[in-house]
Amino acid sequence: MKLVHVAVAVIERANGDICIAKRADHQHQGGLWEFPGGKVESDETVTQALAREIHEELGVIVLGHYPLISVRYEYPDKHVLLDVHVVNEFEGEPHGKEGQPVIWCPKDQLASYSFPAANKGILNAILLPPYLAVTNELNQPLIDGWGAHFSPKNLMIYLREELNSNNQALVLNLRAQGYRVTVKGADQESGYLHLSSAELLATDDRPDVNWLSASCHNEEEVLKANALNVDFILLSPVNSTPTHPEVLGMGWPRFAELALMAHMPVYALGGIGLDDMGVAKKNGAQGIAGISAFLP
Ligand SMILES: Nc1nc2c([nH]c(=O)n2[C@@H]2O[C@H](COP(=O)(O)OP(=O)(O)OP(=O)(O)O)[C@@H](O)[C@H]2O)c(=O)[nH]1
Ligand SMILES: [Mg+2]
Repeated sequence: MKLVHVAVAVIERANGDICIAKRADHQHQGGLWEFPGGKVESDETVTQALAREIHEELGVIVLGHYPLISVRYEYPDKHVLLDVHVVNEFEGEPHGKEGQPVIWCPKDQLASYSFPAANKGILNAILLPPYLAVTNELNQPLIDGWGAHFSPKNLMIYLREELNSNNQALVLNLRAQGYRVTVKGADQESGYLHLSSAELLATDDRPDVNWLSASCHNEEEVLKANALNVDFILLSPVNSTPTHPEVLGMGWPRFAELALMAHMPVYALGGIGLDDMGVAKKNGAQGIAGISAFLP
């Protein structure tokens, strides 16, 4: 099937609200809400298509934008490549020039609207932070170090240890401050669950949690994460690491291929540091995950 290339705009106003519109019933995925946008014509760049579509559909002039995520998705009747950009500078107030309902929606309420299936990854990319710290244990100096460098909006934490009497108070305190914290194993109350790549491959149905993440290393695992509707993945190793020098990294070009295959946000992990954020994003990453990179 031919791949339809689409420029999609996540228009964000100063208070953080996002502009969404309702697709007409006769359109593909009709009756569902969408982020405004449309097909990239053969003589256009994505930037040009984005500006044209947003002006045609909403009467808004795009002044500034940056890439958020690219999602390749196969509907039974149509294959799409959604090139999604955050439009953070614009002129004019969006209004439905084609008669479509258009509203501003607070980020934390987006999930209550019905979107096409391909949009789940876009929603997650809007909500998730750029940094993910992976750690084998929690202690106060470590937490203080994070607090000095990252706000709860910018950092998520994965603790590779089950909840126990030593870490519970620290985990709850981090969550109370607004950090998203996933711990190893079942932790129903928080709504977060992380699957190792072995657990991912051995799981047939999506566990009933709000946020499901998984570790992936290759195409088979990325496709399995797609099939399970995993919310975000950690893809590793990008480079070889001092702890596993015998394991070759996949390198950024392969990382980019796998990230494009993934329906969801992808964190780059392995042999990279915090200053690799730019190159990671250029290769399709949501951001950087790290173990030693986040140690004080
Ligand atoms: N604009 C937009 N399209 C989306 C989203 N999610 C998603 O799966 N799509 C799919 O992307 C494809 C192209 O989008 P579109 O129908 O807006 O294209 P267009 O503005 O050029 O419309 P037209 O074909 O009516 O002229 C459609 O098949 C649509 O279902 C989304 O959030 N926004
Ligand atoms: Mg459109």
